[in-house]
Amino acid sequence: MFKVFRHYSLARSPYVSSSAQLTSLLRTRRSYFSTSSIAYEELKEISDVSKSPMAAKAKPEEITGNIDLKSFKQLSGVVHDDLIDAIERLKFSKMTPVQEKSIKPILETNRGMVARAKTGTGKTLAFGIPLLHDAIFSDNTPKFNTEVRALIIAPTRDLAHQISAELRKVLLADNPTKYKRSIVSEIQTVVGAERRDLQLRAFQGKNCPSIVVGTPGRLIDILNEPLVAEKFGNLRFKVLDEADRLLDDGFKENLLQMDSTLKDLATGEGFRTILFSATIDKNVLGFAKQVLGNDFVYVNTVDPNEPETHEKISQSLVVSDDMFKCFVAAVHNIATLYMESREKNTPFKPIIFLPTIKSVEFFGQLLEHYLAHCHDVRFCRNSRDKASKRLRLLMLHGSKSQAAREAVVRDFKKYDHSMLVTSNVGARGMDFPNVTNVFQVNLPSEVSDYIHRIGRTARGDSNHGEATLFITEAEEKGLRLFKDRKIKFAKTLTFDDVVENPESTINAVQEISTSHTYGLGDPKTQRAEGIDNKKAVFSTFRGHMGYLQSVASVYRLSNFDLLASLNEFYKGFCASTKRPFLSPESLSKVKLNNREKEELYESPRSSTRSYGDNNSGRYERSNRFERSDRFDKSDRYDRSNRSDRSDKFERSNKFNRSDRFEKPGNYERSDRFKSRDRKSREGFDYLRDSGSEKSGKRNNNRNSRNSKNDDFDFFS
Ligand SMILES: Nc1ncnc2c1ncn2[C@@H]1O[C@H](COP(=O)(O)OP(=O)(O)OP(=O)(O)O)[C@@H](O)[C@H]1O
Repeated sequence: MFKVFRHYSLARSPYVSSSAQLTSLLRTRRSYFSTSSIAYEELKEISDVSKSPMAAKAKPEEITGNIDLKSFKQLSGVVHDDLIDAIERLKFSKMTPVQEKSIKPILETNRGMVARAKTGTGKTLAFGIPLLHDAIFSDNTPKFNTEVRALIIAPTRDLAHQISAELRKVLLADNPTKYKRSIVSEIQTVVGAERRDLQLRAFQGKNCPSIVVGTPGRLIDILNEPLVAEKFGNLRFKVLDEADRLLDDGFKENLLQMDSTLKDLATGEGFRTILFSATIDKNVLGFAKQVLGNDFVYVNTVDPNEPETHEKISQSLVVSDDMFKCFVAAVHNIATLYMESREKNTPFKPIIFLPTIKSVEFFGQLLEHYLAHCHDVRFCRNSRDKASKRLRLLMLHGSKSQAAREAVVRDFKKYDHSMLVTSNVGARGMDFPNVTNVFQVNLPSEVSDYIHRIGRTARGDSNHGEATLFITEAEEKGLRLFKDRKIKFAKTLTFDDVVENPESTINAVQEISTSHTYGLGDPKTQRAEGIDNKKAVFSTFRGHMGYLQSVASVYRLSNFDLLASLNEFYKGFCASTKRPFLSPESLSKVKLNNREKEELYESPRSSTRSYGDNNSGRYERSNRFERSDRFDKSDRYDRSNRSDRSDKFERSNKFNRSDRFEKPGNYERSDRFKSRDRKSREGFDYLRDSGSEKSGKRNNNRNSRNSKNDDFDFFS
């Protein structure tokens, strides 16, 4: 039988009668344990937080000190023994540092918490175990659940599903014979792009999940339903996973609003807020101050003298002259490593990050054709074909349907003989087993993204991972922000170091990108109109224009240098010496002066002869215009998918969601707004306000926000 409070009979709410008592109790206990350097730094950081103006009155007590717990067994008396047994059945014998330092304070104090620990160190169970204990295992848990006791908020749908699955795994380990449906109904996932009516049914009548995991948009939406809202009256914990991402500019207000809605709904003691991430910034601490009133525990397992990246990951940098070579170096390097791994029979399971949705598609298809064309690699294209030993090349991004996204995540988790090409949507929290390498093409939209992306390798018990960043010379100066975060590259290579035979490699790539056999664009359009890769090259180029201009403002880089380097992407993949053509509208939105624009782009004013790579005059010009219209159509297709989402939000009137859609978004998302603005035919809406310095500034902010939020599902 479960015996609570064996060690902490004085504990308050429900285990400690006062936090002061608990502190003194812990101090006494701590004196019996040696203090590690991490513990020392951690205490120092706590006092740093308390000294900061933001947390001037904060009294983060020494609760997060070195309570030297090692095995889960040592949680006995705090956490239900059945739960401990279940965790041990999952073969987790020892706690990770963040679990060691968070589980007890979450259960034993009545204060909120901010916790920071490196990627892949078990943060999910660090908050999951206390929540499972309180909501399902503790003696206080009602036998028939009628109320939601814990709410977990995640930035992406995929992450929300993953958290639910991890918690259900623990429940299943506790009771393998339990009817699967009842385990699923204990933990309800509430995310956008899935049937709302089914999600609401989980709260109908006597039904009620103990733990709800979701993305903010749909959570806010269903909280407007009285039927759901009343079940949140006795909420005890609210967790923000990947808190810094959730609290990015523009979203904080909505989460604060959700917080106040939940506080209004509270009928009992109220709930505690817990914030977790590998990267804690001033946004998170500011939010903590606002909702927790300066009184929170700060757990930090990252030594301030060390980089935030995991020491188990060896990091390399490849700098190429321009964007074309940058892509070629990445494709060639990944293909070479894959072929080596096949020869030596060693594992190779990479994730490749690209900045925009269009570039994910482009790079994924280019890599696939390169492997097929140059190395005769055969692919498994049917996700139901379980027996196939062929390589699975999977693509994940925000404009795939939710079902397709789930299938990709499932397959990449399941099959080690696979590669994943993804946008930022796969960057945070996703726990794919056995990932050996992380490749990133171009600077990420912020340094934290770099830290989270490379954290997809060397997770949990895994001892080593490789991370490679491919950038252009124009991006190189941005690395000073990496240096500020103590990020060090073990190796810095050039295009020539990575590509042994540049000429034949470039020829092979151009053979693919200019061919009528290997399609790089939307397969549906290609089926209907024949393969014309220039469209795919141009639309990837266009998406990158937006991205690079936002990167320029985040890293303070030269727009001209970045866009000049991007021109080489267009020329290289079209095997042409001509500059790309931009319509006057598009040109007016590029943040360059007229001379620079003339230098980089063809336009009706600068030339009546050549449009893109052709010299055939008027016909080509109109052709170009037509093409850009066609691009617009395909973007409209993207938009219509998304407008579905916004329709869903219209249902709720409490939060003005449609407004909020202006805030997040990515480069693809910005396309959505085109229908409202017929003038911006070519999709450079992210530059809408350029002009006066003031509006330019506003723009920069918006761009950096857009870039940060590339591909996340906050409000869906
Ligand atoms: N005590 C433990 N011992 C060994 N492995 C563990 C332990 N706790 C969790 N894990 C495993 O470690 C892996 C990473 O855990 P998790 O996804 O929670 O990391 P995280 O810290 O949340 O990472 P991220 O910052 O990327 O979100 C998972 O596969 C998880 O099952």
